Amino acid sequence: MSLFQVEGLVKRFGGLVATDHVSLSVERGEIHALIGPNGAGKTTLVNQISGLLQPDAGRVLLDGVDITPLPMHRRVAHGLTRCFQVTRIFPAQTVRDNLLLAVQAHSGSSFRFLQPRSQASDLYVKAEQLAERVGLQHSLAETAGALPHGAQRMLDVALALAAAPKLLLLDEPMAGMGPGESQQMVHLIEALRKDMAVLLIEHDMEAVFRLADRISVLVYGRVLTAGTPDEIRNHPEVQAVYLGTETLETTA
Ligand SMILES: Nc1ncnc2c1ncn2[C@@H]1O[C@H](COP(=O)(O)OP(=O)(O)OP(=O)(O)O)[C@@H](O)[C@H]1O
Repeated sequence: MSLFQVEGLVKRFGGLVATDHVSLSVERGEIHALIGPNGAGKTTLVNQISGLLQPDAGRVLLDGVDITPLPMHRRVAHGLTRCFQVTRIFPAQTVRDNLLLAVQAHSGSSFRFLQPRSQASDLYVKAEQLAERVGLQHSLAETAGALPHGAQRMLDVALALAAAPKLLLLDEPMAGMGPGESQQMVHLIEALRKDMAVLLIEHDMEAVFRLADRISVLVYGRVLTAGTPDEIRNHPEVQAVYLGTETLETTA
């Protein structure tokens, strides 16, 4: 059984069918990319997967559990966490405090005045481990809002990792990044594979073709095709869709 399945999802906005009977699956340890030209319906689909939007028909299953009726926070508890295009960090807080808040939120404890010291130090250790995982171990005392854009996106990923997701939804993680920052994000996503599956929505084709095990191509709300990077690169219909809009040329 696949870790994650979308079955026959439909979403209409008036007369427009933004998601038209979409089905896809993500396996354990897989990096699955969702690509498609502007307006193809990627955001609408991801909003239904994360629980921001309710579909008109179809189901979303995680680990065999039908999570379609669940609100976003309950999906997080089931193991599905999303990083947004816009970061959700607390800009006035330090990196450490951002991470502590995230770790604490998922630990079931709270920062009470008389909290046992061992419990509090455990949260600090977890926060520091997360910082190290995304390369921010030397920025723990810095104000999050003062970090460069790329580092803020890394922090956002670390906040998502605090929930220990089974499936991480990354919504354009490279958006607004310079080449160096994109490289760091690619390395980070590659390293996540051993602990979780990733559903990646990204316009940076070089990153997509480098990272993805499989790619689903969305066009006019439908899955045109799904396959390995090589299959997608050589697919005549995919090439036709992208010709004149975005290019599928990659260094891979
Ligand atoms: N709330 C809404 N009400 C009406 N139409 C909508 C709404 N949200 C999206 N749409 C329409 O649904 C279609 C799919 O939009 P969506 O934003 O999901 O595409 P996308 O693939 O994410 O595009 P982009 O890559 O530009 O972000 C578009 O035609 C869009 O205009």
